[in-house]
Amino acid sequence: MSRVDVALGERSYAIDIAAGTLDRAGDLLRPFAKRGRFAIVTDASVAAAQLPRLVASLDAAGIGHDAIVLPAGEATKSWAHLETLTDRLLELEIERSDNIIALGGGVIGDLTGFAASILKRGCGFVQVPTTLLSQVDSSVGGKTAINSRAGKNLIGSFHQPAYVLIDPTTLDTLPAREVRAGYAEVVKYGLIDDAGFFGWCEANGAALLAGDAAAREYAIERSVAAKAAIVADDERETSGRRALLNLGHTFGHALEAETGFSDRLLHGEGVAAGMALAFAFSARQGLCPAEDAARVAAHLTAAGLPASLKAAGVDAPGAALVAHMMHDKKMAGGRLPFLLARGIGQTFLAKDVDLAEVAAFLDEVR
Ligand SMILES: O=C(O)C(=O)C[C@@H](O)[C@H](O)[C@H](O)COP(=O)(O)O
Ligand SMILES: [Zn+2]
Repeated sequence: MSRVDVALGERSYAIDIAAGTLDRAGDLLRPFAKRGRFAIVTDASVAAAQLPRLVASLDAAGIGHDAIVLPAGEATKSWAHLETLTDRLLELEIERSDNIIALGGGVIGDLTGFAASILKRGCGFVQVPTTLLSQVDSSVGGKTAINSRAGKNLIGSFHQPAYVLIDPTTLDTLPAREVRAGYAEVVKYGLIDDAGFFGWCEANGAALLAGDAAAREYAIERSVAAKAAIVADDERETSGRRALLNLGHTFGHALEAETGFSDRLLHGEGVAAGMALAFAFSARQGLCPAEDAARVAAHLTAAGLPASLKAAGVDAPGAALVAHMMHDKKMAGGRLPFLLARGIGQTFLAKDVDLAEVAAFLDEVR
């Protein structure tokens, strides 16, 4: 088993990664079952595919459990489902010292983490991510949220989990489209500051997507280690370092908003198209070699991910997409900083981007 630590002083926690850990969850999670019982939050798809493994392991360890099963899909990150979830957790008489288990993908992790952060003014939670996206990204770092009419993740908090348990075998039952969407966030780490890892993705991405266990474990470990270092350095996205993890997200969230946060465009698909657009815009501004932008788009396309507005199924005018971007949490003093690139592995936060130019670019590239 490999372990990555997120060093955050008294909020520090460990991330354990190994095939089969879900079947050993009873032992691994025992220190977090303060009163010998867990509330497990999951969705209907994960309840069918993975919950029985967790339940069997908790039973074998003599740890009690109650499961709360929510609908699968991005629409669950809503006020309505937050209310259902918090009501149910209160019925279960969750105490502040308890750790709620989030068993599922980014939607379940973000929603459960947010519920934990406000329940009784803050109780604990542990992440047991079951999708590639949640294993390499959303289970680590403590960003919790629901969506609002105005946009993605606009209501939320920073609330770190007490522990993250990653079992890559949960990907065996994940639809291929979901694995591809998670892979976009893997590629992101290479594009941010690790050109060598992007090269690894070009060489090994196909094997990872085909289910190669060694490739996916390596990608998970490397991604999580990269994210842990950034989060330890800038937990609340104040210095600008953590904002690098938002590469592709300003464009991506606008595409997700345009497609109604629906299955038409998964978060990772929006991020893939967003990263391709960020590189294409950087090239157009003369910041980044055009060959690098082309290489990014080619790899994402080869991985079966959208790398353009058209491939993402979005035909809204540039101005409409920029209007969505105005809700971005990076907005400061009425200006929107953008994650742009000087090349592969050289992402930076640009503070002086002209939104009219972004809109014109979007109308031109499509
Ligand atoms: O952890 C972070 O920081 C990230 O930005 C990771 C993103 O991949 C993730 O989608 C995050 O939830 C987006 O954050 P937001 O602040 O843009 O809502
Ligand atoms: Zn993301």
